[in-house]
Amino acid sequence: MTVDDPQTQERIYVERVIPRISLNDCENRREEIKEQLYAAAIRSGFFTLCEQEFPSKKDIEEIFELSKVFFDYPMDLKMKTPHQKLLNTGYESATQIRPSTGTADQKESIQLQYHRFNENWPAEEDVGEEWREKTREFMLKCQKLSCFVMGLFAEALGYPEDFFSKAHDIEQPTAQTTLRLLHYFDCTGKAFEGNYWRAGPHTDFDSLTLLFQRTGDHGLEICPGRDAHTDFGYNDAWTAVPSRTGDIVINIGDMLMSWSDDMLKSNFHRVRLPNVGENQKDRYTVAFFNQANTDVVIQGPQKKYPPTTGRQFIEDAMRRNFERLQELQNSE
Ligand SMILES: O=C(O)CCC(=O)C(=O)O
Ligand SMILES: [Fe+2]
Repeated sequence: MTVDDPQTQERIYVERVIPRISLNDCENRREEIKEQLYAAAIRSGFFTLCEQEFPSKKDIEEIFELSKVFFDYPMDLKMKTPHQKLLNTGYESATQIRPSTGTADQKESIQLQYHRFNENWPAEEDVGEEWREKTREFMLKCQKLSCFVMGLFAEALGYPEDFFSKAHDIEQPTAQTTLRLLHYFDCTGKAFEGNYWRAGPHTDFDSLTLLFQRTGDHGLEICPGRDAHTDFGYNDAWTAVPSRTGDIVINIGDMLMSWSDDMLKSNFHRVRLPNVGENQKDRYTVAFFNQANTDVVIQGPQKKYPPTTGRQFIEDAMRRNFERLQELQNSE
């Protein structure tokens, strides 16, 4: 496996165009937007949306405020909603180890699922009703936008418009979609020794990720060039993704890559640690991971891969990750 290790390798960067697609007047411009989305998805799998009606720039600014409120709480309060691997929800701090690095991401995060509002969300007595309601409302807006985008992908692949949105129903008990608030720690003045990252190189397991960044919170980098969703190798020339509050970075995940017979590309991305002299302050991002419901059958129109289910797909992806990590640890 290629590891872009700063200790052993030079980091290689190339300029790539990351399409910025306007959603202004989106209902009347469906066909034009569909073409732009599809072209971006089959080439690099990464693009930016702007001028969308929902979630609005104001909604996005608000979710960043809510995120900061949560991460500012003491650790014992945050740990009242601990990360639960099987549910894929809850809070963790510096525990996510990527098979590409073998080190923990320098961040804390909380994952929330719409239908687990009364199960694994921060409690009202701890964070207040407004925090809970507003984060939940934000999920609905992300869901609405995701359905619009996935509807266009469905049509482009020859499916009915509601094909993917029906398969990603966040209100069902079988839902797997999550909203993840992320906080990368302030590392002012720190020079890291070793292969540390804010987020090590990885692909997302899901169908479609919506990523919200704040202007100036740089560090996200992408590396397209993957042929099959099962492929762990990647070429090593990376490209920085600009950060702009209000824009939405979209990337295709492994699930949609498989579901499209590898037509739509899920690609490697990472968040690098800033060096001394750069902006080393906290970085906040928010990600909405669309994952098919557990009972949905996943198979592309050309049947390139055997049918699987939403549950099985995620379990297989997690198992492959775990095996890679063990391989890496055994080889050390
Ligand atoms: O925070 C970012 O910029 C990227 C986060 C990410 O890739 C992830 O959580 O999967
Ligand atoms: Fe990611």
